[in-house]
Amino acid sequence: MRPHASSDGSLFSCRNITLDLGGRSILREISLDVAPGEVLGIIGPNGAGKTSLFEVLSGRIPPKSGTIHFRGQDVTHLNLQRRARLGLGRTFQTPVVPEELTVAEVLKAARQAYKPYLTPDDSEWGADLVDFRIPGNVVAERLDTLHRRKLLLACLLMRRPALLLLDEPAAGLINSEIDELDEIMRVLAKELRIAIVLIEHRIELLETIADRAMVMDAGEVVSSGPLTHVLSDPKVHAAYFEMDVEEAV
Ligand SMILES: Nc1ncnc2c1ncn2[C@@H]1O[C@H](COP(=O)(O)OP(=O)(O)OP(=O)(O)O)[C@@H](O)[C@H]1O
Repeated sequence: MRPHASSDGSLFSCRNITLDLGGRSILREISLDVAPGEVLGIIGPNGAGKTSLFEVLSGRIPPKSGTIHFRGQDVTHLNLQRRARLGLGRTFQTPVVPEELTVAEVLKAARQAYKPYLTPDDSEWGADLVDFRIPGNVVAERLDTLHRRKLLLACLLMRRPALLLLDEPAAGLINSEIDELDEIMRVLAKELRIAIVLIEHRIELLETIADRAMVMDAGEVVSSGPLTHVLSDPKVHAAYFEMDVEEAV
């Protein structure tokens, strides 16, 4: 599936997204854009609303107000499955795999998630992209965190997504594994032109791959732009670094 951008160059955008949960305002007037091949990093303290934003952008939770456009189409009222079919993929903070299935069964289930079914070549293509080399007869519960993440990415990639929403993909990985993941994301964005929106606390990872960053705090966008601009913004220091500097670096 080839990404196609709207006339303003963006592949995916949201405007003025608000969300209330449990009677509380969780997101307020969030807007963002991402172009094909672009990596947008989202940072912010715990509880800022980053994962809630992904819930809305992926179609798991409808916003209270605001609009979402993907590939030139208003998808605000499309559910998760419809957005997935259009080429939106999402990963979660915890890489949950079907523990009792073998690797081959997981890949087959992903191929057959909806019609038309994909071929084994498609799933091999996805697995190759993330360098997933575990034999098909291995039971998924035996996979470590890196390989769980790779397997789930392979399942998304076989559908040739145009946009990936990645929620802390480096969580639970050691440095050498993070470097490997970083390289995978670089290939996905810069060679395959997949747009990536990435929730990530590790500034050094964002420095290597993010084209732009957006900082959230208490449900709002505090700052956005090139990472260097964002990191030197006094509002960002007030909201984030002075509280969480140990976690952030
Ligand atoms: N289903 C829900 N009902 C009520 N409040 C919720 C619900 N889900 C999340 N929240 C609240 O929304 C706020 C934002 O949470 P969210 O998980 O989106 O933040 P986050 O920035 O992703 O945090 P973290 O970095 O810890 O993952 C928090 O105050 C959280 O308690």
